[in-house]
Amino acid sequence: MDTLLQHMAGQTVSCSDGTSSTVSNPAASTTGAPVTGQMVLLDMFFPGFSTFSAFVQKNLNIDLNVYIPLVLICGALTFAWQYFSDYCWDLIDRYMMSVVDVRTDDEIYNMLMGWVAAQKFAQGARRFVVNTNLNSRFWWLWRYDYDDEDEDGTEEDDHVQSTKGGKKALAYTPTFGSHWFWYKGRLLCFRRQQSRDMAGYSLSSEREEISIKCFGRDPWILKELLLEAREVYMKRDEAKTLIYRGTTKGSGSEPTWQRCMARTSRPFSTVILNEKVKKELIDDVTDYLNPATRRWYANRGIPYRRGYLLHGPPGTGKSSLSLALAGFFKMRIYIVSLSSIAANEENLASLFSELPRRCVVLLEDIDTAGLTHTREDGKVAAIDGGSDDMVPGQITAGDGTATTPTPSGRLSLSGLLNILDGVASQEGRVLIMTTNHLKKLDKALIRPGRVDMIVEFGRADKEMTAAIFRAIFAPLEGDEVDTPSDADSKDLFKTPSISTSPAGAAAAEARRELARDEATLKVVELADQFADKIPAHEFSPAEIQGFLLKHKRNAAAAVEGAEQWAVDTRKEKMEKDLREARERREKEEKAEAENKGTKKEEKGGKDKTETKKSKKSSKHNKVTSKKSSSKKSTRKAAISDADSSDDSTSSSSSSSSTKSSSSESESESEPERFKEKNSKRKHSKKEKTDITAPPPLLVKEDTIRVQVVPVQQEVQTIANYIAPGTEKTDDLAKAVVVVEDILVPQISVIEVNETRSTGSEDGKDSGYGTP
Ligand SMILES: Nc1ncnc2c1ncn2[C@@H]1O[C@H](COP(=O)(O)OP(=O)(O)OP(=O)(O)O)[C@@H](O)[C@H]1O
Repeated sequence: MDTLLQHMAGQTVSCSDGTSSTVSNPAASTTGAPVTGQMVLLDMFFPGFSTFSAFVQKNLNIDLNVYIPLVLICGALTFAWQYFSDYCWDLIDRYMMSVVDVRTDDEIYNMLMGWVAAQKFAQGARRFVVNTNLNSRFWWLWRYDYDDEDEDGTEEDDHVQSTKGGKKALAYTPTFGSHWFWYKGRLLCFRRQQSRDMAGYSLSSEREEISIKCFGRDPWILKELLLEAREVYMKRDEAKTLIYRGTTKGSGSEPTWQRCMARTSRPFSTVILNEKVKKELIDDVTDYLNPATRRWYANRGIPYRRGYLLHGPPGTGKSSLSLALAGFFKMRIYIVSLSSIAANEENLASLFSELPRRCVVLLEDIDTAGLTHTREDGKVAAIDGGSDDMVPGQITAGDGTATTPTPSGRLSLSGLLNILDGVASQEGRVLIMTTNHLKKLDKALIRPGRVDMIVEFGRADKEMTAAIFRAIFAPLEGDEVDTPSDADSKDLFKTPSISTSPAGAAAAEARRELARDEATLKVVELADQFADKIPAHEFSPAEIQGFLLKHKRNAAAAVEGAEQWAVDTRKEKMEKDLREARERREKEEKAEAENKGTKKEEKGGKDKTETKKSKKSSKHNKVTSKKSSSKKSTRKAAISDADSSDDSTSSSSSSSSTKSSSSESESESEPERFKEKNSKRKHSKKEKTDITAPPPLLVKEDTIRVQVVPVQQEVQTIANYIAPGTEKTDDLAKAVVVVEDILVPQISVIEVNETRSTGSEDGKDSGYGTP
């Protein structure tokens, strides 16, 4: 090759166009130095080498060609060394080192990375990865917001460069590659690399492989390190309640428990509930969690489970108590809302099988659609051929007798019961179920063994209201207390209240203590005044707390605004209820109209001659009066005809009455209809069985008109419409209405100051109220 190139250089080549040219080396022409074939080859691999070599030779008089073999030998040696060392490392790795691979889709990843970020080698790394969240990229291990603690930077996470003011903290971990560090006198290697296996289906941030190596065939040091990492991780959460939520991400993915938060444990004392009930609950759980109790259960073959049912209106503290309980016993809490779409039998079973042995499981909203029907209802439905009426999620018989198949993908009662105490269900957990409607629950769901204790939560009474007030305004440790004594003391000592001398500090502490006591006394006094202004059993603790939080820095202002707030809130709630009732009624009327349309079509040509609407209407009214033989059904018809929301389970008489009213409503406006009916009722006393007038007024007509509207509303809601304080007039009647049976509404006044039912002028009970 060398000779060939030398031979070619300087030769004349004939071209096709008749001209001739001489082959010469360009480098030679520029520098004038002879160019060897070796050079040409080297030029191919290292462009510009010949020029460089010629330059060196010209200026330094060194012929680089002499060193070329040397360079080649060095290259070969390096290559060989690399190969050899890789081979040796491979051997050492395989036979003389211990390695632990850390799964990135497991919680240990979060633990280890938290530990690594705190190590010197990570903080001093020249190439590193910066994170605001050290946790695994896998969604079920992802913890939003880095929990609720780190923002003030008071935690022990020195490695996390947190900044005050709600900014995200930064954490640094070594980048991809091997990083050597010393741990307990042993040299270890932290290795982080990108995984090629998962390239097709995961995000690049998810494609990680983490391992730690140590020399020696005994991996004890690695295990020790992992245990330490876990301990540090757990310690951070020691004073916290870890909250997990059952979740499925996207369709088709496996349900799993996702850690969603670690909240500072709520002290039990902050949940305002009857002290006796609270104590009973704590004693019961304490006894249950005692290892001796576990053995006791096992020896007797009784399933080791305990269930609690918390019921009451929204915002009365059910979830708060569950969280406080979990925090008190240092257990994790696993929450599933049965009203969520994903809460089907399969998902729930899968979630329950993943539960740890000792934990609190909170099943929220067990009064959810599919579980409100009783097992007996299910049977009746089957016998009546009522399967058509079953709604998605309707129960199947819990005793194993199939009624109608539960639509797939929805939770059935029997399914839930199986999950709660079937063979596969976990033992050792504390089950808490919450509901807003105890009466709707199937007895099978709350029988002893499934529910061992039922705790009722109610709207705030006077004592509770005062307690909420105290809880919010009473100064606690760490709170700043401004009192005149503070100012006095400053004058006295002529120094700021924070003194550096021990005597000064003690005096400042004593002053603070005194100020706190004074403030506490004042708060107790204000709490009583506040409680006097809030009507008992009308507002939930959450509502009261919401109002107080608006004045959290000014207790006196809260007391001052209490009355007005109560009036406004009541009005708001009333309007909301009325709006909802109206919407519901409209919806039902629409559905009924559609239904009617379908029926008409079915009747075909029969009704073609009867086209006039008025005739149809009178016919319906006749039917109504015939069917309305009982007083109760007449009342119901009247109420549902007025402004009430229709009861879907109403009898045929009621529905025909509703039909009549709906046909009327097509042509008349609501107030006109009410007026007309009112006058009808007044002038024809005998038409008692055909009352289609609006509900009666329970108070003097000239003071306030009270319409008892929604039959389906909760008792308390109805009572709110006419509760004392609705309007500040002296002659306002006080009344509480009790709806005893929502199918056949029977309203009776149980507390009346001055009441006159305008529905019955002859002094007899109109059927709506008892004066
Ligand atoms: N009995 C109570 N003691 C202390 N705080 C309460 C109480 N009831 C409600 N609260 C406060 O009201 C808010 C809502 O309470 P919580 O979520 O526990 O109510 P809930 O009964 O579970 O409501 P829902 O039925 O809607 O789930 C919380 O901030 C809580 O602090």
